[in-house]
Amino acid sequence: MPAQEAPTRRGLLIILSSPSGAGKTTLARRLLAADPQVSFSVSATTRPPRPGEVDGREYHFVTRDEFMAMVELGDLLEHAEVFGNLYGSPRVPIERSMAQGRDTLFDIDWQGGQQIRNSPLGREVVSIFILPPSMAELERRLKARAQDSEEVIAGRMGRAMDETSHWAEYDYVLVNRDLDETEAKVRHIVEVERLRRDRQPWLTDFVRGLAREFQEGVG
Ligand SMILES: Nc1nc2c(ncn2[C@@H]2O[C@H](COP(=O)(O)OP(=O)(O)O)[C@@H](O)[C@H]2O)c(=O)[nH]1
Ligand SMILES: Nc1ncnc2c1ncn2[C@@H]1O[C@H](COP(=O)(O)OP(=O)(O)O)[C@@H](O)[C@H]1O
Repeated sequence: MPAQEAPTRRGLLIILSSPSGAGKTTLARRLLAADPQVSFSVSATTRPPRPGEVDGREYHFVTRDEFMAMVELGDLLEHAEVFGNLYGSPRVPIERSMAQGRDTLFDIDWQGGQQIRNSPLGREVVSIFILPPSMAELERRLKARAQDSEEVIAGRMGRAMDETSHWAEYDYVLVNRDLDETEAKVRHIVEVERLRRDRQPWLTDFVRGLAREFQEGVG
């Protein structure tokens, strides 16, 4: 799209939340791989990187002081403390992406979801909550991921019902049994939400054009 052209639609802010281990990171990766119109909002966090995580790709890994400076400068669209670490969504890449009519995907908790929903950008939010098929399966997935200590896993299980208690604040709720099925559902949601009338501002001119054509005697 040439830079001078207005975007053809409003970009979505797609929020994925779930108790830790239910599969939102996996689903986010799949959506990003499948859909070039979606960019990932890389959060800033004070949590240490896990094996395989790359600074600037999964997260911007920052110190507490750096994080607090971002908060004070208003650089974060939302921020929250989760499992004793600070997490927040940098504002500039989100605004840039929206200005281009691109969608932004957030892997954030319910507190972040609430803040964005209640912000001036709330109209563009599409929120999806991912539930595990059972608590036993949630624990199995956390262990299978094999990236956290027993203690960290116990902490995440302890917080699972806290996060889950916010399920009804979301537009869509999916039980992540089969990964392929859940991914397909996430993609359908995104496709359909793009078609909402208020997300396609170009339609007004388009219909005016149809009316002109009609008045000029076609049909
Ligand atoms: N509010 C908020 N939550 C975030 C942000 N980034 C990540 N989170 C949430 O913080 C929680 C912990 O994330 P993480 O440490 O990566 O572990 P995970 O639960 O296995 O994905 C998850 O619920 C994430 O969705 C953010 O920028 N803002
Ligand atoms: N539907 C599923 N069936 C089986 N395993 C899954 C499913 N979805 C995700 N997983 C696995 O569960 C673990 C936790 O998933 P992850 O995406 O890291 O969760 P979250 O980001 O919600 O903490 C990963 O090892 C992932 O491969």
